Amino acid sequence: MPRATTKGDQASMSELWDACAAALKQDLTGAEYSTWIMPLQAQEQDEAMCLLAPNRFVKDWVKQHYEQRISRLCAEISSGRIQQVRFEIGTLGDDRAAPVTRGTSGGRAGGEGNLDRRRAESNLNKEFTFATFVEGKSNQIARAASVQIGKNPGTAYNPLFIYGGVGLGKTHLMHAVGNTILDSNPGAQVIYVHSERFVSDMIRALQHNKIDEFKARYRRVNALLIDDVQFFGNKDRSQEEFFHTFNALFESKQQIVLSSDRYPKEVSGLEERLKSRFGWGLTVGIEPPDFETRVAILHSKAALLNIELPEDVGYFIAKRMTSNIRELEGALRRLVANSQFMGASIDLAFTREVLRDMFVAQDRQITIENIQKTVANYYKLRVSDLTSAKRTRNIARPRQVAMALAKELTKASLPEIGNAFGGRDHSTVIHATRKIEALRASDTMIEEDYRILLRTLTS
Ligand SMILES: Nc1ncnc2c1ncn2[C@@H]1O[C@H](COP(=O)(O)OP(=O)(O)OP(=O)(O)O)[C@@H](O)[C@H]1O
Repeated sequence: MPRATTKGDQASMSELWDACAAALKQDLTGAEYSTWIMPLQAQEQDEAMCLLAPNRFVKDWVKQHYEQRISRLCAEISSGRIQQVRFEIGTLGDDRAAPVTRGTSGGRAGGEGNLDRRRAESNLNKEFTFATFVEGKSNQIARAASVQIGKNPGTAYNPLFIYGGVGLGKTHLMHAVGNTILDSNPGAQVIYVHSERFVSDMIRALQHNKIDEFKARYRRVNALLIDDVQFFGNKDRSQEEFFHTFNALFESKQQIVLSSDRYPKEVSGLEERLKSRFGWGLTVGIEPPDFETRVAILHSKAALLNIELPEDVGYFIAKRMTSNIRELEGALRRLVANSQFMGASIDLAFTREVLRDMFVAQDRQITIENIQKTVANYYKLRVSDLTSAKRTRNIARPRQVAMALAKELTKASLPEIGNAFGGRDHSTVIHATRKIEALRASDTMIEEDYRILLRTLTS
């Protein structure tokens, strides 16, 4: 039996863990740290440190990727007192901070209110930080360049031009740059503005004879972040104004960050002199994220919402939403809102139901026939075995698994499923799904088989 944990143990264990986490932070990217390390809580267990993860996905990932490093750090920092680290799923049952905290970039005592005000004046969204930005191959260079700019505005690359398709994180990165600049220098003048807003502000200033104020406002900044510059296309007066602002800031070594949905030279209706200036610094592209990055983004967003996202649900959504992170996030928000509204827990069946219309095309591809083939292949059987009258265990069990999958993954009715399995009765299908549900809870082999099959069929 684990020894009861006293308050003193708990405090020192939390302190030890805080120190380990701080050391890990030095070695990890902000996204890795906030996704995998921040959600963990520590408690003492039989003279070992037990790290509690909010879900299995986080637990398995941390164990696989960081166990050795964490164990070594713990032993070092505790001067050998803690030799062993264990991993479990759970949260501390007391009134400590919630297990998953938001990855804000500011957070220093005292200055937080001021910083928040400065961020608002700069039009910066404080949620868009490097800590909440998940790194993957598709955005690695853009992220690295942005981190450099945040640390050394005006001197690293000027301008930084980020281009890429819709909803891939360009705006997020720009805000992260702005937030980082304000974090290290809350007095810095930073403006984030969408180029449409820049145009409409300029028109208003012209109408009200306030163009000098407008010019002064943009030309005294330390960092100007202008989003979606393709909107400047064919707006000659705005381009003219922006050209002078650009020159003024560039010459005085103030940072400019620009984004667009395409490469600078391909932005149509843009003057050549602007196009060439846009390429003076560094131009970086963002690609659609790969599968692993999409899964990590989903888990990171879920953690920010304080939600435990089951592994199979993360895979399921990430397999289907491939090109736009805003849509990926939209699917997650919809799922969470529905689960809260209906008081339902988030599992694969619920996810399929709630996001059904988003995935109609995909849903159609999962047929009973397809399930039978996949299951037969997995268990090294023939499809005809599954539909036969044979009742030996090595055939009956895979048949039940296939029926349960058909129930979960298709819209087919119970009689339809029974019929597809050699004309069986609907009560046989009910029995099969109940049996598999019970076995999944008690038999890890069946649970693993089922998960693998689910993943194969939904990928
Ligand atoms: N790597 C990432 N990690 C975490 N969240 C991300 C990442 N990339 C994008 N997002 C999220 O996806 C959403 C859309 O991103 P963003 O608004 O930055 O896209 P964009 O490229 O500027 O799109 P648009 O071209 O429409 O302006 C945001 O909520 C953002 O936080």
